[in-house]
Amino acid sequence: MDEQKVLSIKGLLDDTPEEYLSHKEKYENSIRKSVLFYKTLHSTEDENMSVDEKTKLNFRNIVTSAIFKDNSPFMLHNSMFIPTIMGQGTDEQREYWMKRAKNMEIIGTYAQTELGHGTFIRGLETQATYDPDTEEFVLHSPVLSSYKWWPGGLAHTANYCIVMARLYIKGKSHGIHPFMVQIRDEETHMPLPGIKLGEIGAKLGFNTVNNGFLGFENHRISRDRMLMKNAQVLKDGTFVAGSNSKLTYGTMVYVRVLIVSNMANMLAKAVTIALRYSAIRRQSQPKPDEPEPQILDYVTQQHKLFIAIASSHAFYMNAMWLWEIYYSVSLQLASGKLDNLPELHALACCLKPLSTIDATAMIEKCRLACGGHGYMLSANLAQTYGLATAAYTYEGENTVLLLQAARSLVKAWVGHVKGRPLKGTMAYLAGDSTVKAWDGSIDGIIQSFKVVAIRKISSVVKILQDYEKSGLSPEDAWNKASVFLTAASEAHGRAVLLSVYKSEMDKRAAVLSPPLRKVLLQLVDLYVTYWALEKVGDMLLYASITDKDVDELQRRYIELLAAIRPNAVGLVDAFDFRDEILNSTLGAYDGRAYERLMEEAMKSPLNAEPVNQTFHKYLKPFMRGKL
Ligand SMILES: CCCCC/C=C\C/C=C\C/C=C\C/C=C\C/C=C/C(=O)SCCNC(=O)CCNC(=O)[C@H](O)C(C)(C)COP(=O)(O)OP(=O)(O)OC[C@H]1O[C@@H](n2cnc3c(N)ncnc32)[C@H](O)[C@@H]1OP(=O)(O)O
Ligand SMILES: Cc1cc2nc3c(=O)[nH]c(=O)nc-3n(C[C@H](O)[C@H](O)[C@H](O)COP(=O)(O)OP(=O)(O)OC[C@H]3O[C@@H](n4cnc5c(N)ncnc54)[C@H](O)[C@@H]3O)c2cc1C
Repeated sequence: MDEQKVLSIKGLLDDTPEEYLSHKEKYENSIRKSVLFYKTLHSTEDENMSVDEKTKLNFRNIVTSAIFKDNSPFMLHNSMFIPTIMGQGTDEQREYWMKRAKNMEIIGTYAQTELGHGTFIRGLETQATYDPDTEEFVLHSPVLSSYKWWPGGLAHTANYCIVMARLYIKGKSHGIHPFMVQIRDEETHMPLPGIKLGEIGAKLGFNTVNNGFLGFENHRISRDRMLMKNAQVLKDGTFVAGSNSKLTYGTMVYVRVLIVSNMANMLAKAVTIALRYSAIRRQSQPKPDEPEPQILDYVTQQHKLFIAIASSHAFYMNAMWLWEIYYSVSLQLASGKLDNLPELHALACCLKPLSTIDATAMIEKCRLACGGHGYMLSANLAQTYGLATAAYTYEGENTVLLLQAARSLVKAWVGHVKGRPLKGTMAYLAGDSTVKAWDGSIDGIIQSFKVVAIRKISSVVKILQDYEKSGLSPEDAWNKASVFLTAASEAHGRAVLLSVYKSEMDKRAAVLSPPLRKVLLQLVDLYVTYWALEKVGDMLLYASITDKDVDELQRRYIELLAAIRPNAVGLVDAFDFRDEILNSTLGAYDGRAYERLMEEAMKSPLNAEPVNQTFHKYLKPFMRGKL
């Protein structure tokens, strides 16, 4: 894609900043841009075009991010509607629906959450009752709480959606299954008969994603609209169960893996903005006879920002590693081999929460590190926070997922104690559970994090067993111990994040130039040292760290900040975000933050006139005592 065409498209996007649009205008504007984005992507994705991969990727970034300070109403089409067809459809269903979906002949979403249930999928109330006489499913929302609520694009954009509904045959429930449902007429876009649609209202973020509600009034769909890869309903109503009922949960695992890489990207954007601004912003005068320093030279500023660079690298390395596992498990599932699915589920239930918890906190820290200008919407830090913090909740609320991971960890530990072998990412649980003497090397600290996880898992299992011995039911024991169950999952997740980051960097280090290797390994060292200091309580309890060791760690941390400082701007420039992607007055490559702040301020509709009409209508009479 030549620069001119991209810029001309960018040019079409130059309209009133989204901040000054109404809720309705924001949506309408994002549809306009999304259509432009997809039309242009499709033209760039012409098979005959020899478009360089990077340009295409860059293009995707430019137009995606330039059009959305928020996300697109098409987001669910790509990230869940299509993956569900792929993962849950039969070959025939995939053949038919993928063509229409990939060509954007139809726009879809993924409707699972209801007004009354989000976490507890087995509690979903939308009914899909099979009628063998007509070979149809009757979709019905029996009560208000059964209305689908939240799906992106559902309100006014999508004309099809995957509906996760409870299957009933001859009065018997067969659990939750995916159904392909047309919700709007393809010509008029009117909701089909028996279908109620609407928008759920303004939110903290995601305000252009068009999250909506959907209610059914005995709406009929043909039998072939149930996605039947994992379970089937025959014409006569015979139900054929899948090999594992959780296979219908497959799209969620996919998105949880996607979210880890998305957090790497979001955090990289935020720290690029904050760090570039910190390089141009000068403030205060610690040395009377010297000019005001760059705020990036304050060590406290380095402490706030450099960990965000390292964390983005860590999430990216873990995401790529997790993708490999996801793909290999997906291939195994395709051949009916299910035994690695629990580990993939447990990993996703650890890494999605930890990456969203850390990214959300660090993006907010990037905003706070930019003073008042960080509070401007034109800085695009608040919006980035709004997008990231949503991921704490969607695709499985973090607490719930950490408890899911704890299920697997408890099972693994109990099995280990009984002599059953441990495998994969839990194999280390069979290792040494004591640290005789603190080892402050990177590998030594990572080993200490593994020991912390072993000790937390074993101790929470003991708590569970003591509660059950005291007569508590397993469910009550589980609930009572749940705070420390999530802590054990977090410890396991930390150990995985650290060890994968280190091992993946080691793999790459061999092919890096010595200077680049040095800088990237400094970030690994910073990441490990930062977390050892953050979790110093656990290190004192389980890893034999002494106060002298802590003192040494603190000094090492300070030296690492100083060592990284000269390369800090280069490290964020290496994320290679164009200005259109950052969409930020503070983060532009040219460093002209003040001019951009003023340019954006002048776009405020209030600045169109020196005196606002309320002066004559209200203020003047008020100040003259006439109101
Ligand atoms: C145009 C530009 C586009 C730009 C896009 C840019 C970026 C986008 C990037 C990322 C984001 C993309 C999209 C997402 C954005 C927004 C959309 C959000 C969508 C949603 O939120 S969809 C709804 C998500 N909802 C959930 O996740 C619900 C969470 N709840 C659950 O998963 C389950 O209820 C539960 C908590 C797991 C419990 O399930 P339940 O059936 O009750 O099981 P249990 O009885 O608890 O038994 C557990 C048992 O089952 C195993 N299990 C559970 N889940 C799975 C699974 N998924 N896979 C495999 N196995 C599973 C578990 O291991 C247990 O086994 P045991 O052996 O221990 O019994
Ligand atoms: C921006 C955004 C976009 C979304 N997009 C979609 C979409 O496109 N499609 C879709 O289907 N859904 C979507 N969702 C919905 C999302 O999946 C749900 O919000 C999420 O699954 C949590 O469910 P809930 O909101 O009903 O909260 P609940 O499940 O009611 O949980 C509320 C709180 O209760 C506590 N809790 C709940 N269960 C447990 C438990 N077992 N143990 C301990 N504590 C518990 C937790 O603190 C939790 O935060 C979206 C949500 C957001 C915020």
